[in-house]
Amino acid sequence: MKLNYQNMLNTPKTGIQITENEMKMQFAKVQNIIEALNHGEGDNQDKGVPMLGWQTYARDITPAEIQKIQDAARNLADKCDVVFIIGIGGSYLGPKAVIEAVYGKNYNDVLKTKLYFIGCDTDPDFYAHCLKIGEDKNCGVVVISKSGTTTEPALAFRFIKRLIEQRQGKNAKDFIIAVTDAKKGALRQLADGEGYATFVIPDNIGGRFSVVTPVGLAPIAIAGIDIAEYLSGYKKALPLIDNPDAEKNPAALYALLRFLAWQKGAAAEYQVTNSAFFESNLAWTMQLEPESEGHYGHGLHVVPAVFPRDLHSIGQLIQQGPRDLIEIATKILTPRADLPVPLYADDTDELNYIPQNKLTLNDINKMTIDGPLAAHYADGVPNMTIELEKITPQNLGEYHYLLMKATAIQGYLLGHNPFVQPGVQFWKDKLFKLAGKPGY
Ligand SMILES: O=P(O)(O)OC[C@H]1O[C@](O)(CO)[C@@H](O)[C@@H]1O
Repeated sequence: MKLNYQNMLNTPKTGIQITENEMKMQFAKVQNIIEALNHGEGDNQDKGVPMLGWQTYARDITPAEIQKIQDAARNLADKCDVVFIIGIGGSYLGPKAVIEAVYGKNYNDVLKTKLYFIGCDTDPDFYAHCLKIGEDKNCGVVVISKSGTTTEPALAFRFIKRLIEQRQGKNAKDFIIAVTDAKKGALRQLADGEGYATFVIPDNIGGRFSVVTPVGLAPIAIAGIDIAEYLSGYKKALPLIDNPDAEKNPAALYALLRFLAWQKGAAAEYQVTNSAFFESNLAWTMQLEPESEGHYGHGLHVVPAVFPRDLHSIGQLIQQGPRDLIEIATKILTPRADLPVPLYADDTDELNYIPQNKLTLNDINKMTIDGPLAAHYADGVPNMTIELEKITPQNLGEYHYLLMKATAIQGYLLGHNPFVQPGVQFWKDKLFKLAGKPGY
């Protein structure tokens, strides 16, 4: 994993301008922030609990706990044709990002036990579709909710629970895994009452930082992905990402450059990639960063984009629209399989220059990041690139820790606690009121 940030500096023309000197002037401050995070200091509490457990979870989880998750996952996958993963926000984006990065968006084409994410919307058509899929099949569910009272996943669980009960009768509980709080909350109460297998979301880890916990681990294990490998990548990143020397720490540089760009008027950040498999990781980032930094008028809008696809829709705006944006690209260097481009004698489409220049499809795919980023920079869009050698569970673990630490650093640079989300509660309350929930 490598961060290349030269294109964030000295942007030509009219774009956001950041100099190396401005960056260096902040290094001491960033160093203090990293030390504070490493030592559990600073404004980091949610309802009285310091929310920094994601920094140590991968290091502290025991082999026995990993095995327990793996065994429960295998057991459920083996006896089910379909497993529904229920969760919303941080309770589904992380596992979806890992599963899609490993198998692609059409993961069900390669998985024996089909996985469906439900509970992050309330569309009756989608529910009907899922219930139809589950009809006459052995279905299981992993229901993920720290609070247990989030409307969308709680609703979904009612429907899926009923579906499972109709087929399995009193054995239904053996097809249900709940991932929730250790002691509190409606789902914990239900799970204990009904005897579901459970895994704990630690008190000191919030939803958007929870991919490293059973929130992420249980579903990705059901998909057959090696969770020990994911955790080993996350752990491997700790010394690099916890390093207080800002200049040597990619998370520090990432956060600092985003912060400086925001200070200088950036309103939006395009999170881009050249990998169709990686797209859901951008969706994960789209919660992680805005939910952490969108306080007191702070923060950047995060716009996900897959290149080259989305260049053919939003490319004009990026190139010549308002100069209030930056781009952060995640470039995958080596695909699982590279393909030579077929040569045709007639060359009607004028593509023979590609194989004649000894370029493969992957060479072109890398250029669909490099070329457009250079063009955007020339027109005033600062950008930086995270290079991932390959998509592997290990590299995904590293990448997630980089982004989470950067998000925490960014919150402290902005001067607020990045681990709370009072604004989310505000609209949730409005919805409760509309629906006539008692007490609202
Ligand atoms: O796990 P819970 O309690 O259902 O919360 C789900 C999600 O809702 C949010 O509060 C808002 O999206 C997220 O922070 C969280 O990840």
